[in-house]
Amino acid sequence: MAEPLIIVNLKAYAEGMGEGAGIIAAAAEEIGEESGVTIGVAPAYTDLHPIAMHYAVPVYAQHIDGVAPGAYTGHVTAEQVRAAGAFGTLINHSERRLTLAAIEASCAAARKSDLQTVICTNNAATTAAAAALSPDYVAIEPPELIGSGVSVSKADPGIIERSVMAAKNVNPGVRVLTGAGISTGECVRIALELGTDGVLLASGVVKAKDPAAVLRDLVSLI
Ligand SMILES: O=C(CO)COP(=O)(O)O
Repeated sequence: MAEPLIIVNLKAYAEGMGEGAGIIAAAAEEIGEESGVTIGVAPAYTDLHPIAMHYAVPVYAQHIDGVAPGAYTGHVTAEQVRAAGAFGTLINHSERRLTLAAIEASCAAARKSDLQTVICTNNAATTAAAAALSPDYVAIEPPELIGSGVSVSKADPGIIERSVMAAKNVNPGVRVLTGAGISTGECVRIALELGTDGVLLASGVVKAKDPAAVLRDLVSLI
């Protein structure tokens, strides 16, 4: 198995912007170094550059549009986030859904700019479709558990197993993350035991009083 990856999605949470993004990135850097686990962060666009400049963590955009540089007002291109210091990008997050054609275009644009690609999916069937696009990762997140505090590892381990199988059947080179309600080391351990390569989470870290303590717990059973 590849080294496990943890990505903390800061979404548009007030606690995860500006100074808050810095606090979480600093914790990700510290716990990442301490544990040897790669911990990335996906801040708002407005925080990409400062976070990438100041912290030794992989930084992900939360979305990119699959368009080349040009007359696209209000769009965000792979080139822009790469120039801002992003290492990778989420694509098709449940809160930023795209059509299949747009997912493919974003994925191709990301690849052209050397961005690591993480396509988010909502079930095993969409995981199979996403895997066919050969991203670096697919991330299965059942929408009903996102932000619920109820962990996918415990509430719906079957969807993780089915998604791992679906991804491997379609494209064995694609790694699989899972997310939704992940908040403890036990959730992470179960996710890894079910065949994933890591987790994607948000509220468990972003809304915590002590994000470093949560991250330390998350890596504690790996
Ligand atoms: O959407 C998610 C990560 O991208 C999951 O969110 P929560 O960890 O808050 O459930």
